[in-house]
Amino acid sequence: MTAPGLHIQGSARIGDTAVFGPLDLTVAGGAWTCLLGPSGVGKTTLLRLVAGLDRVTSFDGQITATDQLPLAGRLALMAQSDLLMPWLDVTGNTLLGARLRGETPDRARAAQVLARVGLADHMHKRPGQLSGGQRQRVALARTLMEDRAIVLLDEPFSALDARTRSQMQDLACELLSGRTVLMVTHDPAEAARLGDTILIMEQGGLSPFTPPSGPPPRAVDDPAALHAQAALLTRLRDSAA
Ligand SMILES: Nc1ncnc2c1ncn2[C@@H]1O[C@H](COP(=O)(O)OP(=O)(O)OP(=O)(O)O)[C@@H](O)[C@H]1O
Repeated sequence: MTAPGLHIQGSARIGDTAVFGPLDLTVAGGAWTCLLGPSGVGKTTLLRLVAGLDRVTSFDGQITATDQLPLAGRLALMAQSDLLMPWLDVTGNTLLGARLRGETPDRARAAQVLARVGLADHMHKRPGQLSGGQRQRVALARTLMEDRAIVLLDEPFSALDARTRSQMQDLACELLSGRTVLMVTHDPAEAARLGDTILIMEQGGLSPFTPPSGPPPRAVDDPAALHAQAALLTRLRDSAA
C-alpha cells in the first residue's frame, strides 16, 4: 500500500483576521514532510484544518487526498497538547480511539507499543502520575495505535529529553514507514533528521528548504544532517530578522 499524499490549497481566517494567506501545499504520499516556522504563523491551525477538527477557523479552499478518496477515517492527529483523559490509565488512554469507535481494544498491541515508547512499567498509571515527557509518549503511542495512512504530528517530541527524543524519532520513522506524515516542529535538528521534505511557513507563504541526502531517519551525527540543521537554523533566524 502506498499512502496517499495531500493537496492543501487555500487561506484561513478567524473572524476578520487572516491566520494564513493563500497557500498551495502538496504533501508527498508515503514520506515525511516537516513544517517549521515562527510562532503564530498558523501551523497548528493548518494541521487541525486537515484533520477536520477546527471549529473556529474559516477555511476558503480545498484539502484533498491525492487519490481523490475521502480523508475521513484515514487520518490521525497527535495534537500539541497530549489530550490525555485523566480518569483513564496509560493503557486506557492508548486504546481510547478504539474505545470511542466501539471496536474491540487490542490490548496486546497496546502493550507492545507502550513497551516500544518506554512505558512498559507505567501502563497502569494515570496521567497525573506521569512526567510531561511520559505523557507525551502516551499520546505518541495512542497515535501509533490508530494505524492510519496519513499522520499529522504537532511537535510530537517537544517534551522529551534529548536521548529519548532521538529514540522516539527513530521509532516513529520505523512504525510510520510508508505512511504520509506531516509534522510541525520547532527543532531544526529534528527536521534535518526526519524530513523527506522540509518547508518553512511564514506570513508570506511556504518556502522549501533542501533536505539532507539519504533516507530518514538520518543518524544524529550524520554530517549532511548536521550541516542542514545549522543552515536551517540560520535560515529561520534570518527570516525573523
Ligand atoms: N481559538 C482561537 N481564537 C482566536 N485566534 C486563534 C485561536 N487559535 C489560534 N488563534 C490565532 O491563530 C494564529 C495561528 O495560531 P497557530 O496555533 O495555528 O500558530 P502556530 O504557527 O502553530 O504557533 P506555535 O508555533 O506557537 O504553536 C495565531 O495568531 C493565534 O493567536
